[in-house]
Amino acid sequence: MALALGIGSLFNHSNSPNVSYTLDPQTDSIRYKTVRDVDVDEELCIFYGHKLWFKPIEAIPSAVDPESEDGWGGLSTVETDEQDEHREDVDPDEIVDDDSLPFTRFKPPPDEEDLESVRTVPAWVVDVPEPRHITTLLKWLKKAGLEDPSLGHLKRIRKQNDRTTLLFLKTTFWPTFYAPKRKGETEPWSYGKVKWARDAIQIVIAEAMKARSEGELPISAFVPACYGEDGDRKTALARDTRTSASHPLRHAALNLVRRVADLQADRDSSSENGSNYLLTSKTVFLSHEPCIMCSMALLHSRVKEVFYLIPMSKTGGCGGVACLPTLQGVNHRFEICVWNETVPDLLINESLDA
Ligand SMILES: C[S@@+](CC[C@H](N)C(=O)[O-])C[C@H]1O[C@@H](n2cnc3c(N)ncnc32)[C@H](O)[C@@H]1O
Repeated sequence: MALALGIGSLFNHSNSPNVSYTLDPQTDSIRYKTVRDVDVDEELCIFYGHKLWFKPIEAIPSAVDPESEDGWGGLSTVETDEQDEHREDVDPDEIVDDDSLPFTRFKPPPDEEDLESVRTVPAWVVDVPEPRHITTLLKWLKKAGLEDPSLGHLKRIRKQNDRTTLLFLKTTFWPTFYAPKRKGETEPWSYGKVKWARDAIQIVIAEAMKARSEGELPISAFVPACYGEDGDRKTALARDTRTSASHPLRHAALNLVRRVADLQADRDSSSENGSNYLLTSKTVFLSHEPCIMCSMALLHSRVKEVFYLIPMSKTGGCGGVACLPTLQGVNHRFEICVWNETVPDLLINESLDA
């Protein structure tokens, strides 16, 4: 832990900072260094993190000078170890408030009949005068067959003053409530999972930049292995190839769907082709909001979530001009997440959204 004194406390916050800092335990100091050229009169700002306690004013112009372009459109100035999910003291399983996520989530509401019906169950609260007897009581509950494993998450032990009580099924007397998971309800995000998503976004940005430098449109799409699963074999990366293929349908998302199909066929040639939907339980990350055609392809592939960086207000099928998973009659409702942080200027090309 370090507290910046003196001039160090004058740095304001910016989402696209021109100064980064590191702790130097050997000299007990904080080292600040500029991460790009700074203009005369340009304010020096650092990145405070995602959880701000004030309403930020964007303090500095963040234009990326193409001459000094670092291949990341300036994104590399946000040092990863300054983000919450990279802090050492952060538990990767800790749930992040939706408000603190670096993206905005949108889950289309499920059809009414999809909602699980709420059921009520009898419940008991028992006073346990000696806390050491809790374990005995829990064992007894199990033995007596009074424990319903499907309601295990409602078991609570509460200590208040000198009293210990044990709740072994839901009751209205306790500060707890039964919230059955409903189909279509959003899942909580942990710091570890946010880091996983950020890593995927960085891959998408790098691929789009690479595509641009090789004469393609700067658009890319990526499927990582699901969070918590490892294995490079489960990932697929694609870019837009309309230019090189002289083909109007070679959009990044379609190329990705094709790529996943090829990988799947290679991986398990013995399995029945088409027995699985291609993107079931997968998250697709894209540099740009997919167009209507691509959104429909992702929907048909049964994608779980779609993340994108750059909204396409005139052509997008995930919130721009239409929102396919909300259309009446579609039988798959994937979640849409729009990444809120700095987008490299070089990926923004208005002609793409025409
Ligand atoms: C470490 S001080 C920064 C220096 C401060 N502006 C000053 O003049 O003393 C942190 C405070 O500055 C303000 N601040 C820093 N960055 C800001 C930003 N981007 N927008 C609005 N206020 C900011 C907030 O009030 C915050 O609590």
